[in-house]
Amino acid sequence: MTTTDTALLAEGLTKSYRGTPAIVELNLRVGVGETLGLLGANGAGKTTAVEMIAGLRAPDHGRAEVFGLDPRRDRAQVRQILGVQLQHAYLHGALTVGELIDLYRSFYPDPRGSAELLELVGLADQRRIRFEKLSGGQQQRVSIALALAGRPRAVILDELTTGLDPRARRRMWETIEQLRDEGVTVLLVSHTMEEVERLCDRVAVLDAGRIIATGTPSGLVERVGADSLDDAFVALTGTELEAPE
Ligand SMILES: Nc1ncnc2c1ncn2[C@@H]1O[C@H](COP(=O)(O)OP(=O)(O)OP(=O)(O)O)[C@@H](O)[C@H]1O
Repeated sequence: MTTTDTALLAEGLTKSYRGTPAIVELNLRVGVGETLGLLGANGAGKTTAVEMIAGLRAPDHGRAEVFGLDPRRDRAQVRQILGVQLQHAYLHGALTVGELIDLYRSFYPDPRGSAELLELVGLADQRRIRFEKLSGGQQQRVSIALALAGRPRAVILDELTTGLDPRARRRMWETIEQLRDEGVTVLLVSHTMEEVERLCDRVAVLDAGRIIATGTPSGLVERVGADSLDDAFVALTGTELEAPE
């Protein structure tokens, strides 16, 4: 049952690609204001899961909710309250960073300011550069700024800091901490234990399309008698996470 303190909900979400299951009976709840980390090895199904919760991919079975709304049926309303940054953003390469940001700001009644968004992702100096001329990490930072343009109540961030240099990564963590302080709900797909331990209230571990454990980062470590979240992940899944680029 949905309650008013639930921001994002997955109930029995199931998806196969050409008969091969990618996500099986996914049940997940992210509370309002909570930051939840979704951890899993390559191919575990993280992107498929968050795309279904965001309404960008139709499940075979099950349902998703975003603040009580159906992300596919109530798409227009959900767009106003949910920001999504996906691993592979397809953006118009000929537009400059500033133009892209202003285009996205125009979709919302009360957007964040352009200067604030550029500052949040550390791209103030790149405002006049065309998107296609940016480095991969800078392009990723643009997609994060776009996800935040409409002051969303919740954000889904898929591998927020993969490919970012250490300074950009730290800055991004500070941005997430600022969002948390503002009460924004965050669903964070991550490969980085340090990131999850620093930012997340709770973690869900996905393995071969199924959630195999949920809990606080320290609770998971304790439960499996591990020394670190890294070790807990290996103990739970039998797989090591790849180090971020
Ligand atoms: N569009 C698609 N068509 C066919 N198979 C797909 C498609 N998208 C994903 N898959 C398969 O579904 C499984 C889960 O993929 P998904 O991208 O959701 O995993 P992930 O945990 O996000 O992986 P990664 O960490 O590598 O990004 C994988 O086996 C993948 O090959």
